[in-house]
Amino acid sequence: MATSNGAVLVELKNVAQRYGRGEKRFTAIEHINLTIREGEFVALLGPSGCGKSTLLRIITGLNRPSDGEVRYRGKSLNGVNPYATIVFQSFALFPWLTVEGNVTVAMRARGMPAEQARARAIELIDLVGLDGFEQAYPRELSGGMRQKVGIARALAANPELLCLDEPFSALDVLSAETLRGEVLELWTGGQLQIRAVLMVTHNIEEALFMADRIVVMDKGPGRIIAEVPVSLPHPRDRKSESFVALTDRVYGILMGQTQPEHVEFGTEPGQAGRTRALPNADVTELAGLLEHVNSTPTERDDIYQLAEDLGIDFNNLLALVEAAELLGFARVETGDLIITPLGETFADASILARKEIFASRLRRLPFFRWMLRMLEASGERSLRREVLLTALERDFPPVEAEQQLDIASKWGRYAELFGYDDAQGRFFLEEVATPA
Ligand SMILES: Nc1ncnc2c1ncn2[C@@H]1O[C@H](COP(=O)(O)OP(=O)(O)OP(=O)(O)O)[C@@H](O)[C@H]1O
Repeated sequence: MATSNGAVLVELKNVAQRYGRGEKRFTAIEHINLTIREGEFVALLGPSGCGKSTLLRIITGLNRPSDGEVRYRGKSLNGVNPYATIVFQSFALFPWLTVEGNVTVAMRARGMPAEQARARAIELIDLVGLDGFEQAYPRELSGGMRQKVGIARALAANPELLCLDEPFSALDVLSAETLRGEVLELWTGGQLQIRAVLMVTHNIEEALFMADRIVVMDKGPGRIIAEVPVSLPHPRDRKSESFVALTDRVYGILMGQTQPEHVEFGTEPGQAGRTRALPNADVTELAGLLEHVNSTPTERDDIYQLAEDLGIDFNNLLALVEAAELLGFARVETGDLIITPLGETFADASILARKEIFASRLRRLPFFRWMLRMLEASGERSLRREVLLTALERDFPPVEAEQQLDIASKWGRYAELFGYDDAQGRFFLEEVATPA
């Protein structure tokens, strides 16, 4: 569906948005140049506060930019953009209305006769796969189904441009994955009248899985730092070489790239070369550290001061800092911790998106690659703890090997890369449904 030579729908030229007055005047975004063409699915990726929502509001005409020009199909946009609608992460359904009522309401408000609105609603409800639930109330539906109502309602306005504002981030892992596949099917199947999709997300893999182009933003002030075209055919295979290479590229942009990963990460256990030990960092504490650093007004935070502010032992903080570096969430320079845009993205993300970011970072570490391969290679996709431990003892002294496996177990379970059965002392791979 990627047709980068389709007609231009949206054109932003040198757009800036400033909020407040006088001394409080603040630049949310500036120097934004962006074009969205017919046939494109564009993802907007970047840390919280970089101005993604501001940009959506400008494109849909809810905000008038302080500077620059917004055009839609070549015409200057003045007021609300009648060709665009937004689907929100929070679903924003009316709880007292049925599914049909929720989809019909906007059409009725625009003056469409009741029967016509009803017929169109039934059609759309069917299209998003909620046939049979027309008379159900939002509380009777799962999160994924509620979001489908949100999508059907947005489609009822017959938009050319569908804006999705973190549409999957309030869902659990499996529902999010299923709904991504279904939205893509609708889009690539050409059943929709929409001409282009613009999706805001914190989730790098989601952007790569769905979009034809990823617009990466950074903040301070909000601006576009890169555009990455994604020309892989659908359905995309997250494990394919080209997908992984693109993921690396986007991570590299978000991390402000330090050393090449193969230099930093070391080798897999059992292979020649040094296996880098995993720092003993608790994931919740790591998230807490990143949230704290992200909330401080300065770009750099002194590591000693951080230990004091957070009230944690200095050695514990060092382990957290090392984990943050290993995962690309932060850099250390002359005693200061500097959070990367990826770290900011993680700190701001929903629980689900955090898990996905964490999982995709772990899959890059030789330690986890080795563990996943061992588990996959075993007939039952599971292994006794001792088997892994014995293998690790070739690279680490016994006590350390044990500790390494414990850390890997906690990180891997948080990321839902694998499970661990305490009673049986076995690691196992979970079956995760991947959309076709
Ligand atoms: N109405 C407003 N008045 C003042 N400042 C605002 C207003 N709206 C947004 N901002 C500020 O502008 C910046 C960009 O906000 P925006 O919500 O567009 O970012 P975002 O990338 O969408 O963030 P998130 O991912 O958290 O939704 C932020 O610093 C925010 O605090």
